Amino acid sequence: MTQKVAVLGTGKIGEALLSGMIRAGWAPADLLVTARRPERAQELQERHGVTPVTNQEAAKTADTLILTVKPQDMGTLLDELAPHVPADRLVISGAAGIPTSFFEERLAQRTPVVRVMTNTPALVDEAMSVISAGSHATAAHLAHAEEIFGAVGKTLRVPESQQDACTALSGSGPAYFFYLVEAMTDAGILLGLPRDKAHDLIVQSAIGAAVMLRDSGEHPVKLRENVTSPAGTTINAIRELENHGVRAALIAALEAARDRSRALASGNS
Ligand SMILES: NC(=O)C1=CN([C@@H]2O[C@H](COP(=O)(O)OP(=O)(O)OC[C@H]3O[C@@H](n4cnc5c(N)ncnc54)[C@H](O)[C@@H]3O)[C@@H](O)[C@H]2O)C=CC1
Ligand SMILES: O=C(O)[C@@H]1CCC=N1
Repeated sequence: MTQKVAVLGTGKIGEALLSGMIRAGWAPADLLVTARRPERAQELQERHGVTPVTNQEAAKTADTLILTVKPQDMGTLLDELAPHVPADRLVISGAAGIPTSFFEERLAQRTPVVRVMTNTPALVDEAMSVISAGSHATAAHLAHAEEIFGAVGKTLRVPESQQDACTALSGSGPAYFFYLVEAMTDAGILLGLPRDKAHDLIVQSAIGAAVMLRDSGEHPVKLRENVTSPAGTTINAIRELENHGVRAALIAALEAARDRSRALASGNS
């Protein structure tokens, strides 16, 4: 029997996942979507050939429900879904902060729940998705979640206690790199380069550095030292980064993101 998967609250992350699943070979006919606005539902149908349904229809028909609404909207969505989700359905949450216990308390007893934190590189099949089991999720449920999120990149299983930290690192992670590229492009302009050229130089350097980090097997310190010539240019830049506390700023920034993820669990809007 065909397994139907429904994405509920198909915004940026929901659509990124959906499009990746289709690229990876899922049949659009087996994919259901829900959206708050009818125009959005129609847009998703036109773009991907998937079937728009109501949240209640998704709850009744799909074998796997992937909830990709904002954390602040999860309570309302669950109020709507809970009476209609049979306890043998797999519920996957893609929301930051919300623990699996939040779902387990609101859904039928023993409903399997899996928590996943992915990231926007799902759009280019380079996501990092971090996966944790709730109390009733089995190895088969985790494997199914890995199959779905594996369609858009890498997956990693972690204990749920590490999810907030992972959200700070990889969930929000792409934003830090975009921010760095933005700032370094500004530096290029200060140094007299046109914006488009500065952008290209920085983006290609970022891609090159990322591939080396992934493929060389070298520690990042070694890779950086290889660029940092004695009495050369790079060490002057590194000294300024240290003077401005960039390392400490990054550590504090990720700690703040982790704390925000934790706060979302207690319903802070
Ligand atoms: N944007 C990102 O980089 C990442 C986001 N996430 C998580 O993914 C989730 C979604 O984030 P985005 O896609 O960025 O947000 P988004 O705002 O683009 O998408 C959420 C969608 O849910 C819809 N929605 C809300 N309540 C609904 C309901 N009751 N029924 C049907 N649709 C409903 C909204 O209309 C919206 O289209 C969040 O929980 C976030 O924590 C996770 C990883 C990365
Ligand atoms: O900023 C956020 O809350 C979401 C979760 C991780 C990335 N974006």
